[in-house]
Amino acid sequence: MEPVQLFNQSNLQIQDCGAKGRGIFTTVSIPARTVIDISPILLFPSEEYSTHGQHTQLDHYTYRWKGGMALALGLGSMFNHSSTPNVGFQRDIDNSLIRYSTLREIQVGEELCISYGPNLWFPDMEDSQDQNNSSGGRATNGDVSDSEDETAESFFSRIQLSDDDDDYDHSN
Ligand SMILES: C[S@@+](CC[C@H](N)C(=O)[O-])C[C@H]1O[C@@H](n2cnc3c(N)ncnc32)[C@H](O)[C@@H]1O
Repeated sequence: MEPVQLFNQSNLQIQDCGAKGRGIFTTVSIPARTVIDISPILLFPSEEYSTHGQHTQLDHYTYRWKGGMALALGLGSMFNHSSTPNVGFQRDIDNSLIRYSTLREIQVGEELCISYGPNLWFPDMEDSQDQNNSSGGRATNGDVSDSEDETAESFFSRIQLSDDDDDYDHSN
């Protein structure tokens, strides 16, 4: 594995988000396409996960991964879901980590959210986060430029795993 530089997260905070539990917020504005976190992952092989992990709290936090399910160690486990995410993520299978990057400029006080995909296992309380959003600038199609939209698309395409990776569905 190649050495991977980790990041100083002093401008990010964990805050209470009411019904969503905890979430990640920024105390500074962040430009589009900024890498905000690199989370090493802990892999649970498919058989171990289906026997044990799937029946525990882990199932609220794990990502589909090649050969099983992965727990992101660090901020990666703390991002809440949004159907209009302002953060995208990219799995680095070879290095057992996930990189998280902003999909558009993010304003001071905004929550940083990723998309969990279409099969949620909880009622989506996304709208309740507006009380924490001083700028009112949640990600919408109107907030991103065409080029940033293309970046979002490339992240989305990676969220949907395929082939042998797709052996576990969070919606079941
Ligand atoms: C990966 S955890 C995110 C961190 C979590 N909020 C915490 O406090 O540990 C995923 C869980 O957060 C909650 N969650 C995330 N996004 C949500 C949303 N849009 N609406 C409601 N609950 C959400 C759900 O309970 C989900 O199972």
